[in-house]
Order: sequence, then C-alpha cells, then structure tokens
Amino acid sequence: MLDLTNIKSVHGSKFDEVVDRIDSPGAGAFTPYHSARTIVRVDQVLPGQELFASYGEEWIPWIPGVAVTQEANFDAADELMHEFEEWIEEHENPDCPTRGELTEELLQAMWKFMVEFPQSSRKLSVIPKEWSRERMKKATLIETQRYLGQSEVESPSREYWTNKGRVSLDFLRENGKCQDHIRPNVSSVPHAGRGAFATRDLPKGTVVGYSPLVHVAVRGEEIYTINYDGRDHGNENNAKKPFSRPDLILNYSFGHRNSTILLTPYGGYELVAHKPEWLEQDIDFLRDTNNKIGLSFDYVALRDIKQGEEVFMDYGDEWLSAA
Ligand SMILES: C[S@@+](CC[C@H](N)C(=O)[O-])C[C@H]1O[C@@H](n2cnc3c(N)ncnc32)[C@H](O)[C@@H]1O
Repeated sequence: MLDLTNIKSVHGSKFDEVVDRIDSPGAGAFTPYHSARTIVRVDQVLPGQELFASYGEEWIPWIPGVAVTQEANFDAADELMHEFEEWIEEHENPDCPTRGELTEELLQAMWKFMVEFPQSSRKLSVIPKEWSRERMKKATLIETQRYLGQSEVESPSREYWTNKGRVSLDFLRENGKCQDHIRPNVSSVPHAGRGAFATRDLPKGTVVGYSPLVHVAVRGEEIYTINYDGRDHGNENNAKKPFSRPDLILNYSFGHRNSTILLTPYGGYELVAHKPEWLEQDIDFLRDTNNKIGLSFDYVALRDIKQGEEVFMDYGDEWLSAA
C-alpha cells in the first residue's frame, strides 16, 4: 500500500434502489450502487496538493510491463539515501585520507549520475531528483528511528513527492477543471435512475464537466461479458440459472457502430491533461496507442442552464434504437 494516502471513502458505494428492481423497465439498465460519500482528512491536505486514496493491500500486485509504486519502494529509497549519507560521513572523518575532496559540486554530480542511471529500478524511480544534503541527514535520522521502533520524522522520499505533486492556486485557476457544476440526484426521467443537476447557473458555452476516458477492448466484448455458471457460490440468494450477458459498464461507455473503439468515462476528479492535438489523429492512433492518458471529454452547455435544472446529453440514434 502506498503511504501517501490523504483521503478515504467513509463506507464506499451503497446499494440504493432508486427504481423498483423487479417491476421497473429500467431495472438492470443502470447501477443501483450509488451514494458513496468521500471524506478528506483536511488536516493533511494543503491547497493544491494531490489527493491519494488507498486501493487496499490486494490492489494490482502485478501488471505486465507496468511499474506500480509501492510503499516498499519509498522505504528502499530512504535506505539508499541513508547509506549515501553514511558514506559521506565516513569521508568527512578527520582520519579519512581523502577528507576535503568531497565538495558539494562533486556530491551533486554523483547524485545526478545515480538518479539518471540508465537502468530501470523502482527504488531509483522514487528517489528525489534534486540533490539535498539535508534530505540525506533526514534519511539517516529516520533509519535510526525505524531501528528504535519510532516514527517521528516524515520519510524524506515521500515528503519529496508529496510536495512535488503540489501546484499553486494560480496554476489551478488557469489549468484546472471545475468539477462541481453538477451534483447527482434521482433523475426526473422515469426509470432512468440517477441524473446530473446543475449546482449553479451555467451560461451557454460553459464546460459543465470533464471525464477522462479509458479505451476498453474491442467494443468491450472481450472483457465485459459476464458469464454466470449457475452455482450459488455460497450465497443462496444467487440466481440459479446460468447466464451470459454484457456487463453494465457498456451502458456507461461511448462507441460508434462503425468503430471497434469503446470509451469509458471515469471519475472526473483526476486532473488529467487534455491533448487537443489528438483531434488531428486518425482512428488507428486512438486504437493502438498505449499512452491513453490524456484522452477526455469536455461536456459543454449548448444553451443557458439554470441552477437546479437536470443536465441531459444526446446518446445518439444507435442507443435510442437499441433501448
Ligand atoms: C450513463 S448512464 C446514466 C446514469 C444512470 N442513470 C445511473 O443511475 O447510473 C446511462 C443509463 O441511464 C439510463 N437512462 C439514461 N437516459 C435515459 C432515458 N431517457 N430513459 C431511460 N433510461 C435512461 C439508462 O439505463 C442508460 O443505460
């Protein structure tokens, strides 16, 4: 688990029927799992700081080709800094024949060489990029404290990345996306579940919301077919008949009848850079690129929207004819 966590969900997603799950024609077409409340531990979060939640101990221990930064990597980086500090102190000892040769300039150059060493290592990937003797001393202090079972000093590698991820309020004003123009509530459309409602007047042209997008497989089919084998798996409330059907996430995704691309919007509270140059790319680029972070939707008001009004968008003819 990554120890940068500064927010947590109080009780996660809650089952909230909204429509009758037996009689409503809308039952099963959208998720009843809503109403999650998230709290921020305000005492630890400063303006402009990045937010981190714990995904739990079991989260993705292994993904092919992807480096997942874990707590142990920060501990290893702290230890490496501690060893470096010990080595410096040995050379500062009056008995050391090379005493005086370790100039600040040389230490900086050694640090740069280590940080930029052309071999991938998770430990090196979280090591602070800039040289700081003070940080080395802190690493030594924390090693001593760990040895004594105390933990009063903040880990220098974690502290470095926490501060590195912090942006100024001016930066946020200029580059941030406002994500509280809408709030969820039960939709005014019968059987539609929950909808989005304007929290303030939104003049025509306002970017009402923003969703990063993930491309999921070929029309989502390879991943998102749910197969149920009919066994109760220890829960007698489970249905007894086997079935195979598309996952609900298809109802939250965007595609086109002539394309295999399926894009699933998510969260919206993450600050992911928008890349307008992607608009110039052909469809193969979107399908094949591994660097998908950056693809996103802006939802723009087509007319003036009044505070409290429900916000609607056109899902397109294909969705309507399938519904
Ligand atoms: C992207 S989700 C919208 C959020 C969803 N209503 C919820 O509660 O999670 C799309 C689903 O909402 C429901 N929906 C949206 N517009 C609807 C409408 N005009 N009539 C009925 N259901 C609708 C359908 O079940 C659709 O598959």
